[in-house]
Amino acid sequence: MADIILQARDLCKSFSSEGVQNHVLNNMDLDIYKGDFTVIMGASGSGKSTLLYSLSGMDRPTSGKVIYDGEDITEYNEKRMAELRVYEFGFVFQQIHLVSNLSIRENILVPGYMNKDTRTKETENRADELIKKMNIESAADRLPAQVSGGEAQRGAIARAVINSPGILFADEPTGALNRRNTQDVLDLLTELNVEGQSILMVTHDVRAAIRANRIIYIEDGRIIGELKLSQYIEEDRKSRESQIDAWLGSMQW
Ligand SMILES: Nc1ncnc2c1ncn2[C@@H]1O[C@H](COP(=O)(O)OP(=O)(O)OP(=O)(O)O)[C@@H](O)[C@H]1O
Repeated sequence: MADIILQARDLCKSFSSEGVQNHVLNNMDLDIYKGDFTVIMGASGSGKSTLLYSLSGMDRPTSGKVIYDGEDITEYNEKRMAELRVYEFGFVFQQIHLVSNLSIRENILVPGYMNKDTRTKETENRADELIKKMNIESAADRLPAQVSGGEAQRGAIARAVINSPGILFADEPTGALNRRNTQDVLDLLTELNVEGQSILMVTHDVRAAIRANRIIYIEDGRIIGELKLSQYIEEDRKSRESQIDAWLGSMQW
């Protein structure tokens, strides 16, 4: 059994608006395993992004624990939480957040330069390696506005993994991409996972979910189902799609 890398215990998140409480996450217990490609699925509004943000320290839960590396990160102060997000966690979103007046290469380098544990030369070598792996050599010295959406997202993934994060969190990373770019980004995520990168991804797209070896299904902020899969290989694409479609059907998807 793989090691647990992240745990949620009795996790609750509520939002209040005009005196009305919206209980989005309800007493959730969840273990995420090291090296897994875990996907969270569920209907719109079921709490997928809220769960991802609560687990990754992007937002604070209302109550409950989130344990990473043996520590309850919900007890961290803002400074420690910010450090965790830069050095230990990587993030990729549907909307690509790159600094507009920095080149793709510079965007990738910034969190690497912030990391006091790595030397400048080491960071620059790793950035070059990632630029090659992401196949964005010709885009690397251009500004985000001068590259395609797919190139920008691959740059954002390189930036997210420059500090070799314990977990890469991805919220609908292919949601704004066309079919070709979606495949490229998913291939990269799969490659990173095969190399050992733990990934936790929210998606409603079965083509993205087939890359996972574990899918968690949530409804009204509760886990109601889980599907375990073997490591993704291209030859299994069709059969995995059918398997996940059938499973999602059983979840009333
Ligand atoms: N900052 C916020 N303030 C108030 N309510 C919020 C906030 N963020 C999320 N919610 C509410 O929490 C619920 C779950 O939202 P969330 O974005 O987690 O769902 P989701 O499953 O990711 O949905 P989608 O698939 O549509 O992105 C929704 O009812 C949403 O309106």
